Order: sequence, then structure tokens, then C-alpha cells
Amino acid sequence: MTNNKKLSTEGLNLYFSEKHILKDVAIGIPQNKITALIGPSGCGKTTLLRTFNRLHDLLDYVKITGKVMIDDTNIYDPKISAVEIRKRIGMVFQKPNPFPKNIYDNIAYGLKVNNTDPYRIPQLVEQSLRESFLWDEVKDELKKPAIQLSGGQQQRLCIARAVALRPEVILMDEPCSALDPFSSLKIEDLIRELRKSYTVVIVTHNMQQAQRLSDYTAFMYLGQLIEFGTTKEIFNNPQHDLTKNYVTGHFG
Ligand SMILES: Nc1ncnc2c1ncn2[C@@H]1O[C@H](COP(=O)(O)OP(=O)(O)OP(=O)(O)O)[C@@H](O)[C@H]1O
Repeated sequence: MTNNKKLSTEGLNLYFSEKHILKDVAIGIPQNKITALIGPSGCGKTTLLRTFNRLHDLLDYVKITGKVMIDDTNIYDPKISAVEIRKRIGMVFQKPNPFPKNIYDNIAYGLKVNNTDPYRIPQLVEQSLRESFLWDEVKDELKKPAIQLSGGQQQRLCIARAVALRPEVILMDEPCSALDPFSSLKIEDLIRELRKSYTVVIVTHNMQQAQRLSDYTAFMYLGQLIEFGTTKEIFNNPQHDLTKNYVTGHFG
């Protein structure tokens, strides 16, 4: 692979108490590409994704060893706060989780907290909603509670909230699993657009989605990264029997 690596790990091990969950994971996630993390339930996909965003920081029974980097910065450098890391690496969760605020404030809130010039906020809210393919649907009702949007619209709002902060990376944990097929395809179109400006990492159980959407695929099994390559290679010419059995639906 010749692409720049935006996120990378080396010798990454993660333990929840005594349970060894991520085992010696080494991966380099290419910049401005979509990388899918696939593998059977419980293999550690979400744990790996959350590790990139320091989302385990508040759990006192987690131990992480090895390197987790964004560019040349160690994500776990004690001199760098989780807040700083999350400015560079945004996250979208499985279930849309808008704030209990109106549509406008869902996006303006993060901008205010990050000391954005107040005069720029309306323009940035609009820009983020446009980038998330939501503007035309909500431009006349920005004061409506976000919770009144459809599930697919709420998820696009959560994506807008993430892009408003201009991160470098967007992590997505099964962002379509709570949505109907039509809304899912809309989110997929949106993710393809996002690739132009961001590095995207997506956890998905949906093999068709991984194939339709991702440029690279990482297959995990029991906490190990078994195989990582272009999505074409992983699905059409996997090097490892475990990968082959998984992508052909022999186990899951
Ligand atoms: N906060 C936590 N505390 C303790 N154990 C956890 C925690 N989160 C996950 N685990 C355990 O870590 C292992 C990996 O879970 P993880 O959610 O990363 O798997 P996954 O591959 O994303 O699974 P799924 O596809 O079902 O979402 C599982 O055994 C799970 O029970």
C-alpha cells in the first residue's frame, strides 16, 4: 500500500481486567480512504475503533499497551488531552444520539465549546448540514427538536455535528444498523462524499456494505487482525482461510 497512514497501531494490546481483548494489533489506516473493520461478533472491532478515540479513558479496569498514533502523534501521550484528540478524530455511534436540543444547537453547541467565533457559527452550521446532505430537509425548521427527525435524518445530524469540528478522521460504529435500507444508502452516499475531506473508519456487520463502500478492509478474529488489504483483495482473493470462510458467509 502506498497511501499515507493516517491512523496506525503497533503491538497494540488491550485488556478489560484480565480479559485480553486486542492482541498485538498492527494496522495502518490510509488517509482519505474508507476502511471497514469486519469480523464476527465479539472479535474486538468496536474496541479497536474506540481505542482511536480514547473512549476507554474513564474505565479503570482497562489496560492498553503498544502504540496508537494519528500521524506522528501518540494518541495516548499523557501531555495530550482526550478533548484534543477528539477534535482531530470524530465519532458517530450505532444509534443516532442527537443532544436534547434543537437541530441548530446540536451543531452550534460543539462549535461554541471549542471557542469558535460566534459570528462564524451560523455559516458553519449551514455548511455542516449541507455537507451531511441534510440542509435542504431542515433549513426551514432549524429550531425543531432534533429528536423529532427521522432516524436517518438524526444520524445525518450526528455526522454533521462531527464534521462541524473539522476533524481529520471520522470513526463510525455501525452507523446504519438502526436504519431502514433507503436511509442506509443515503448515509453510504454521504460517507463516500466525506472520504474527499476525511479519513473514515467504519465498523460494519454488513458484508455488502463493506464491499460497496470501503476502499480497504480489515478482518479481525478473536482480537487479532487476521488480514488487511484492499476491499477487492479481502473479498475476492483473501490470503487467509479464516478470512475466506468469513467473507463467504461460512461463519459469522
Ligand atoms: N466496556 C467493556 N468492558 C468489559 N468488556 C468489554 C467492554 N466492551 C467490550 N467488551 C468485551 O470485549 C470483547 C470485544 O467486544 P467488541 O464490542 O469490541 O466486539 P465487536 O467485534 O465490536 O462485536 P459486535 O460485532 O458484536 O459489536 C467482547 O468480549 C466484549 O464483551
